[in-house]
Amino acid sequence: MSSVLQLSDVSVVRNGRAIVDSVSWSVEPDQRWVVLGPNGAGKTTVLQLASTLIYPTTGSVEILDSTLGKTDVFELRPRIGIASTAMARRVPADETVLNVVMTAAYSVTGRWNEEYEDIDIKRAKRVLTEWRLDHLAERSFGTLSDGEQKRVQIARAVMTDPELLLLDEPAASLDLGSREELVALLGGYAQSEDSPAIIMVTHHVEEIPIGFTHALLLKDGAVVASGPLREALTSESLTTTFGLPIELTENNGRFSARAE
Ligand SMILES: Nc1ncnc2c1ncn2[C@@H]1O[C@H](COP(=O)(O)OP(=O)(O)OP(=O)(O)O)[C@@H](O)[C@H]1O
Repeated sequence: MSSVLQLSDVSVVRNGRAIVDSVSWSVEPDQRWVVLGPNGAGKTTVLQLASTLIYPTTGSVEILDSTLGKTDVFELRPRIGIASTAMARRVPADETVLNVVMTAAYSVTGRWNEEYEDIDIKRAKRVLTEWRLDHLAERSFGTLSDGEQKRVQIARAVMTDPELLLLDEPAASLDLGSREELVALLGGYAQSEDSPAIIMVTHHVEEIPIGFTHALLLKDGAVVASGPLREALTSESLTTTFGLPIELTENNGRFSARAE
């Protein structure tokens, strides 16, 4: 297959301002990308393009060999997994964890009258085990901790075996233990041969799991650096991206950053 995602000279203009500014970027099936940048850099807007929620003002976006604007996005969307707080807000609080994950197979967020097949139930249970949620299968979503809810969002996103997985700040608001648990799970998933192309937006280099291969750094809607992780993610590129002197260090495959 060719690229999973290809942005060619893409701009998104709102109120006369390019919030994504002439971005060219491609994501291949075996790549796991982290997207970093300060508040307002355009990260969420890029994810919205990748999830077919918005269209570019100029330039072209190809997702899984289809060009946005020339394809039926409703056929494309089931092939893309999305984990975000926006998605979580649509889940009824009293829905069980098992149903939150299983209903992904039917692209709905609340269980109604769908007839579930044994194969869906089996897969949902397997996904729950993979994301350490099996003991919570019958708990209602609204009673879970933030860390547990984040794992449910990801479990739901991978339930349909997507070809592209989009993670919007999956570790935001987690305490240190929950963050580390999630980063470890994401690292295991990213390194597995069966995992799809992944794009993860984050604010913190500490949240980059082992197994991630590439980085895209954005500032004011434009690309500061893009490419293999250790080439694109450097003290210099972070300094330019965040506009203050930053020192990046790496320890056993994990990163940390601090102002110099
Ligand atoms: N519909 C819109 N109309 C006008 N401006 C918008 C619109 N959507 C986003 N913006 C602006 O575009 C810029 C980029 O927004 P975006 O949400 O993509 O940034 P971000 O990098 O995800 O930021 P954060 O890290 O704070 O989530 C911001 O300045 C935002 O206010």
